[in-house]
Amino acid sequence: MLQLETLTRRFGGKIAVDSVSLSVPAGQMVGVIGRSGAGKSTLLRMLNRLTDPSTGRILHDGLDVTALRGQGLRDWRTTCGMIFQQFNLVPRLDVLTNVLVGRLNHHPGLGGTLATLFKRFPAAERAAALDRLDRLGLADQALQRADTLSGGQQQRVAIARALMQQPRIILADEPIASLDPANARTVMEALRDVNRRDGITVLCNLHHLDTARHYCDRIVAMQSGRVMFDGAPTGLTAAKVREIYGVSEEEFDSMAAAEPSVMKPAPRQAAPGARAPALAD
Ligand SMILES: Nc1ncnc2c1ncn2[C@@H]1O[C@H](COP(=O)(O)OP(=O)(O)OP(=O)(O)O)[C@@H](O)[C@H]1O
Repeated sequence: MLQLETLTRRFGGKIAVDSVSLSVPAGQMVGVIGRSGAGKSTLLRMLNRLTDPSTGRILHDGLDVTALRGQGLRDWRTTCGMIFQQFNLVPRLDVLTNVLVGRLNHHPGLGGTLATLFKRFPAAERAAALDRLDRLGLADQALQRADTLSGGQQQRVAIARALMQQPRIILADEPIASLDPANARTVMEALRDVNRRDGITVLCNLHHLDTARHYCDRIVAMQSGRVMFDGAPTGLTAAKVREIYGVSEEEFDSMAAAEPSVMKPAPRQAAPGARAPALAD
Protein backbone atom coordinates (compact mmCIF):
# COMPACT_ATOMS: atom_id res chain seq x y z
CA MET A 1 0.00 0.00 0.00
CA LEU A 2 1.26 3.42 -1.00
CA GLN A 3 -0.03 6.20 1.21
CA LEU A 4 0.21 9.92 0.64
CA GLU A 5 -0.55 12.00 3.70
CA THR A 6 -1.36 15.69 3.15
CA LEU A 7 1.44 15.90 0.58
CA THR A 8 2.26 19.49 -0.37
CA ARG A 9 4.86 21.08 -2.62
CA ARG A 10 5.45 24.80 -2.93
CA PHE A 11 7.67 26.54 -5.49
CA GLY A 12 8.20 29.98 -3.99
CA GLY A 13 4.72 31.37 -3.48
CA LYS A 14 3.15 28.82 -5.83
CA ILE A 15 1.50 25.71 -4.39
CA ALA A 16 1.94 23.01 -7.04
CA VAL A 17 0.50 20.18 -4.95
CA ASP A 18 -1.82 21.09 -2.14
CA SER A 19 -2.41 18.71 0.75
CA VAL A 20 -3.01 15.56 -1.28
CA SER A 21 -3.94 12.42 0.65
CA LEU A 22 -4.38 9.13 -1.21
CA SER A 23 -4.10 5.41 -0.46
CA VAL A 24 -3.11 3.25 -3.41
CA PRO A 25 -3.38 -0.51 -2.85
CA ALA A 26 -0.66 -2.70 -4.39
CA GLY A 27 -1.47 -3.69 -7.94
CA GLN A 28 -3.77 -0.82 -8.81
CA MET A 29 -3.50 1.10 -12.09
CA VAL A 30 -4.22 4.76 -11.42
CA GLY A 31 -4.62 7.47 -14.05
CA VAL A 32 -3.86 11.02 -12.89
CA ILE A 33 -5.60 13.62 -15.03
CA GLY A 34 -6.11 17.38 -14.99
CA ARG A 35 -5.29 20.49 -16.97
CA SER A 36 -1.76 21.58 -17.56
CA GLY A 37 -0.25 22.98 -14.37
CA ALA A 38 -2.67 21.03 -12.15
CA GLY A 39 0.25 19.43 -10.30
CA LYS A 40 0.29 15.93 -11.87
CA SER A 41 4.03 15.77 -12.64
CA THR A 42 5.00 17.28 -9.31
CA LEU A 43 2.90 14.67 -7.56
CA LEU A 44 4.59 11.79 -9.42
CA ARG A 45 8.05 13.27 -9.02
CA MET A 46 7.53 13.53 -5.27
CA LEU A 47 6.66 9.85 -5.09
CA ASN A 48 10.12 8.78 -6.17
CA ARG A 49 11.68 11.80 -4.49
CA LEU A 50 12.94 13.51 -7.65
CA THR A 51 11.17 16.45 -6.05
CA ASP A 52 11.04 16.68 -2.28
CA PRO A 53 7.70 17.48 -0.62
CA SER A 54 7.46 20.75 1.31
CA THR A 55 5.25 19.05 3.90
CA GLY A 56 3.39 15.78 4.27
CA ARG A 57 4.48 12.17 4.15
CA ILE A 58 4.74 9.26 1.72
CA LEU A 59 4.52 5.78 3.21
CA HIS A 60 5.02 2.49 1.41
CA ASP A 61 4.06 -0.62 3.36
CA GLY A 62 4.82 1.33 6.51
CA LEU A 63 8.20 2.65 5.29
CA ASP A 64 8.47 6.44 5.58
CA VAL A 65 9.72 7.25 2.08
CA THR A 66 9.93 10.96 2.86
CA ALA A 67 12.60 10.31 5.49
CA LEU A 68 14.89 8.22 3.25
CA ARG A 69 18.45 9.33 2.55
CA GLY A 70 21.54 7.78 0.91
CA GLN A 71 21.29 4.06 0.16
CA GLY A 72 17.72 3.90 1.44
CA LEU A 73 16.69 6.54 -1.07
CA ARG A 74 18.56 4.76 -3.88
CA ASP A 75 16.79 1.52 -2.97
CA TRP A 76 13.44 3.31 -3.05
CA ARG A 77 14.16 4.65 -6.53
CA THR A 78 14.85 1.07 -7.60
CA THR A 79 11.53 -0.06 -6.12
CA CYS A 80 9.81 2.75 -7.92
CA GLY A 81 10.55 2.78 -11.68
CA MET A 82 9.99 5.99 -13.61
CA ILE A 83 8.87 6.38 -17.23
CA PHE A 84 9.21 9.81 -18.83
CA GLN A 85 7.54 11.44 -21.81
CA GLN A 86 10.88 11.64 -23.66
CA PHE A 87 11.92 8.03 -22.85
CA ASN A 88 15.37 9.07 -21.49
CA LEU A 89 17.29 6.32 -23.30
CA VAL A 90 20.96 6.61 -24.25
CA PRO A 91 20.42 7.21 -28.01
CA ARG A 92 23.69 5.82 -29.34
CA LEU A 93 23.64 2.66 -27.22
CA ASP A 94 21.94 -0.48 -28.44
CA VAL A 95 18.53 -1.37 -27.09
CA LEU A 96 19.72 -4.32 -24.98
CA THR A 97 22.34 -2.25 -23.16
CA ASN A 98 19.74 0.45 -22.53
CA VAL A 99 17.57 -2.18 -20.86
CA LEU A 100 20.52 -3.41 -18.78
CA VAL A 101 20.97 0.13 -17.47
CA GLY A 102 17.93 -0.74 -15.31
CA ARG A 103 20.24 -3.09 -13.36
CA LEU A 104 22.89 -0.48 -12.61
CA ASN A 105 21.54 0.17 -9.13
CA HIS A 106 22.13 -3.50 -8.38
CA HIS A 107 25.83 -3.15 -9.29
CA PRO A 108 27.05 0.03 -7.59
CA GLY A 109 30.69 -0.80 -8.34
CA LEU A 110 30.25 -1.51 -12.04
CA GLY A 111 32.95 0.46 -13.84
CA GLY A 112 33.85 1.11 -17.45
CA THR A 113 32.48 3.30 -20.17
CA LEU A 114 28.97 3.08 -21.53
CA ALA A 115 30.37 1.46 -24.68
CA THR A 116 31.82 -1.46 -22.71
CA LEU A 117 28.91 -1.70 -20.29
CA PHE A 118 27.16 -4.61 -21.96
CA LYS A 119 29.96 -7.12 -21.35
CA ARG A 120 30.12 -6.23 -17.68
CA PHE A 121 26.68 -7.51 -16.83
CA PRO A 122 26.35 -11.19 -15.84
CA ALA A 123 25.03 -13.50 -18.59
CA ALA A 124 21.88 -14.18 -16.55
CA GLU A 125 21.03 -10.47 -16.55
CA ARG A 126 21.67 -10.16 -20.28
CA ALA A 127 19.29 -13.08 -20.79
CA ALA A 128 16.74 -11.45 -18.49
CA ALA A 129 16.98 -8.19 -20.46
CA LEU A 130 16.40 -10.05 -23.71
CA ASP A 131 13.45 -11.80 -22.12
CA ARG A 132 11.89 -8.43 -21.16
CA LEU A 133 12.41 -7.16 -24.69
CA ASP A 134 10.85 -10.28 -26.15
CA ARG A 135 7.84 -9.85 -23.94
CA LEU A 136 7.42 -6.29 -25.19
CA GLY A 137 7.74 -7.39 -28.82
CA LEU A 138 11.23 -5.92 -29.28
CA ALA A 139 13.57 -8.91 -29.32
CA ASP A 140 14.39 -8.32 -33.00
CA GLN A 141 15.51 -4.77 -32.24
CA ALA A 142 17.79 -5.75 -29.31
CA LEU A 143 21.04 -4.90 -31.11
CA GLN A 144 19.82 -1.76 -32.87
CA ARG A 145 20.81 1.67 -31.67
CA ALA A 146 18.03 3.07 -29.50
CA ASP A 147 17.69 6.18 -31.65
CA THR A 148 16.72 4.12 -34.71
CA LEU A 149 13.48 3.01 -33.04
CA SER A 150 10.07 4.67 -33.27
CA GLY A 151 8.87 6.65 -30.27
CA GLY A 152 6.51 3.87 -29.20
CA GLN A 153 9.29 1.30 -29.44
CA GLN A 154 11.62 3.55 -27.44
CA GLN A 155 9.01 3.94 -24.74
CA ARG A 156 8.62 0.17 -24.56
CA VAL A 157 12.41 -0.11 -24.18
CA ALA A 158 12.07 2.33 -21.27
CA ILE A 159 9.42 0.05 -19.77
CA ALA A 160 11.72 -2.98 -20.22
CA ARG A 161 14.51 -1.01 -18.51
CA ALA A 162 12.19 -0.17 -15.61
CA LEU A 163 11.20 -3.84 -15.32
CA MET A 164 14.88 -4.79 -14.93
CA GLN A 165 14.83 -2.84 -11.66
CA GLN A 166 12.21 -5.33 -10.42
CA PRO A 167 10.05 -2.44 -9.29
CA ARG A 168 6.89 -2.70 -7.21
CA ILE A 169 5.62 0.61 -8.56
CA ILE A 170 5.93 2.26 -11.97
CA LEU A 171 5.41 6.00 -12.23
CA ALA A 172 4.71 7.07 -15.80
CA ASP A 173 4.81 10.82 -16.37
CA GLU A 174 2.87 11.46 -19.59
CA PRO A 175 4.25 8.33 -21.25
CA ILE A 176 2.26 8.77 -24.47
CA ALA A 177 2.20 12.55 -24.88
CA SER A 178 4.80 12.44 -27.69
CA LEU A 179 3.36 9.45 -29.52
CA ASP A 180 0.94 8.95 -32.38
CA PRO A 181 -2.25 7.01 -31.55
CA ALA A 182 -1.00 3.59 -32.69
CA ASN A 183 2.24 3.85 -30.69
CA ALA A 184 0.35 5.30 -27.74
CA ARG A 185 -1.89 2.27 -27.73
CA THR A 186 1.02 -0.23 -27.68
CA VAL A 187 2.64 1.67 -24.79
CA MET A 188 -0.57 1.81 -22.74
CA GLU A 189 -1.14 -1.89 -23.41
CA ALA A 190 2.42 -2.64 -22.24
CA LEU A 191 1.83 -0.69 -19.04
CA ARG A 192 -1.44 -2.45 -18.42
CA ASP A 193 0.21 -5.80 -19.07
CA VAL A 194 2.94 -5.22 -16.46
CA ASN A 195 0.24 -4.05 -14.08
CA ARG A 196 -1.99 -7.08 -14.62
CA ARG A 197 0.60 -9.82 -15.09
CA ASP A 198 3.27 -8.69 -12.65
CA GLY A 199 0.98 -6.98 -10.13
CA ILE A 200 3.07 -3.81 -10.36
CA THR A 201 1.25 -0.71 -9.15
CA VAL A 202 1.12 1.85 -11.99
CA LEU A 203 0.50 5.57 -11.57
CA CYS A 204 0.25 7.29 -14.90
CA ASN A 205 -0.24 10.97 -15.79
CA LEU A 206 -2.48 11.25 -18.80
CA HIS A 207 -4.02 14.08 -20.76
CA HIS A 208 -6.83 12.21 -22.41
CA LEU A 209 -9.76 11.11 -20.35
CA ASP A 210 -10.63 8.37 -22.81
CA THR A 211 -7.20 6.81 -22.32
CA ALA A 212 -7.48 6.99 -18.53
CA ARG A 213 -10.97 5.52 -18.60
CA HIS A 214 -9.98 2.70 -20.90
CA TYR A 215 -6.80 1.55 -19.16
CA CYS A 216 -7.05 2.55 -15.51
CA ASP A 217 -8.89 1.05 -12.53
CA ARG A 218 -9.03 4.39 -10.81
CA ILE A 219 -8.88 8.00 -11.86
CA VAL A 220 -7.51 10.82 -9.73
CA ALA A 221 -8.30 14.24 -11.18
CA MET A 222 -6.33 17.26 -10.04
CA GLN A 223 -7.03 20.96 -10.24
CA SER A 224 -4.74 23.64 -8.85
CA GLY A 225 -2.79 21.06 -6.86
CA ARG A 226 -5.84 19.52 -5.22
CA VAL A 227 -7.66 16.26 -5.84
CA MET A 228 -11.04 17.07 -7.38
CA PHE A 229 -12.12 13.52 -8.11
CA ASP A 230 -10.93 10.12 -6.97
CA GLY A 231 -12.80 7.03 -8.03
CA ALA A 232 -13.68 4.51 -10.67
CA PRO A 233 -13.80 5.75 -14.28
CA THR A 234 -17.57 5.29 -14.32
CA GLY A 235 -17.92 7.95 -11.62
CA LEU A 236 -16.37 10.60 -13.83
CA THR A 237 -19.62 12.12 -15.03
CA ALA A 238 -19.97 14.95 -17.54
CA ALA A 239 -20.69 17.33 -14.63
CA LYS A 240 -17.48 16.26 -12.86
CA VAL A 241 -15.46 16.69 -16.04
CA ARG A 242 -16.82 20.21 -16.42
CA GLU A 243 -15.88 20.95 -12.81
CA ILE A 244 -12.32 19.66 -13.34
CA TYR A 245 -11.60 21.24 -16.72
CA GLY A 246 -13.98 24.23 -16.61
CA VAL A 247 -15.43 23.07 -19.96
CA SER A 248 -17.05 19.91 -21.29
CA GLU A 249 -14.87 17.01 -22.37
CA GLU A 250 -15.69 17.69 -26.05
CA GLU A 251 -14.82 21.38 -25.68
CA PHE A 252 -11.58 20.51 -23.92
CA ASP A 253 -10.60 18.04 -26.63
CA SER A 254 -11.34 20.52 -29.43
CA MET A 255 -9.50 23.34 -27.59
CA ALA A 256 -6.53 21.02 -27.15
CA ALA A 257 -6.58 20.04 -30.82
CA ALA A 258 -6.69 23.71 -31.89
CA GLU A 259 -4.29 24.98 -29.22
CA PRO A 260 -2.08 22.25 -27.71
CA SER A 261 -0.83 24.65 -25.01
CA VAL A 262 -4.16 24.13 -23.24
CA MET A 263 -2.62 20.81 -22.37
CA LYS A 264 1.07 21.59 -22.41
CA PRO A 265 2.17 25.16 -21.84
CA ALA A 266 5.21 24.30 -19.71
CA PRO A 267 8.34 24.75 -21.90
CA ARG A 268 10.39 22.42 -19.67
CA GLN A 269 8.22 19.53 -20.84
CA ALA A 270 7.14 20.54 -24.31
CA ALA A 271 8.46 18.32 -27.10
CA PRO A 272 8.77 19.71 -30.63
CA GLY A 273 6.02 18.23 -32.73
CA ALA A 274 4.55 16.46 -29.72
CA ARG A 275 0.94 15.60 -29.92
CA ALA A 276 -1.33 14.00 -27.40
CA PRO A 277 -3.26 11.20 -29.00
CA ALA A 278 -6.88 10.48 -28.45
CA LEU A 279 -7.27 6.75 -28.10
CA ALA A 280 -10.51 5.24 -29.17
CA ASP A 281 -11.88 2.63 -26.76
N1 LIG B 1 10.60 23.35 -10.74
C1 LIG B 1 9.59 24.21 -10.69
N2 LIG B 1 9.79 25.50 -10.37
C2 LIG B 1 8.76 26.37 -10.29
N3 LIG B 1 7.48 26.04 -10.53
C3 LIG B 1 7.22 24.77 -10.86
C4 LIG B 1 8.26 23.79 -10.97
N4 LIG B 1 7.68 22.61 -11.30
C5 LIG B 1 6.36 22.84 -11.41
N5 LIG B 1 6.07 24.13 -11.16
C6 LIG B 1 4.75 24.77 -11.17
O1 LIG B 1 3.89 23.95 -10.40
C7 LIG B 1 2.61 23.86 -11.02
C8 LIG B 1 2.29 22.39 -11.28
O2 LIG B 1 3.18 21.94 -12.30
P1 LIG B 1 3.16 20.42 -12.81
O3 LIG B 1 4.20 20.31 -13.85
O4 LIG B 1 3.22 19.52 -11.66
O5 LIG B 1 1.71 20.34 -13.48
P2 LIG B 1 1.14 19.27 -14.50
O6 LIG B 1 -0.27 19.04 -14.14
O7 LIG B 1 2.04 18.09 -14.53
O8 LIG B 1 1.23 20.07 -15.87
P3 LIG B 1 1.60 19.52 -17.34
O9 LIG B 1 0.43 18.67 -17.75
O10 LIG B 1 1.75 20.75 -18.13
O11 LIG B 1 2.86 18.74 -17.22
C9 LIG B 1 2.69 24.71 -12.27
O12 LIG B 1 2.17 25.98 -11.97
C10 LIG B 1 4.16 24.78 -12.57
O13 LIG B 1 4.49 25.93 -13.27
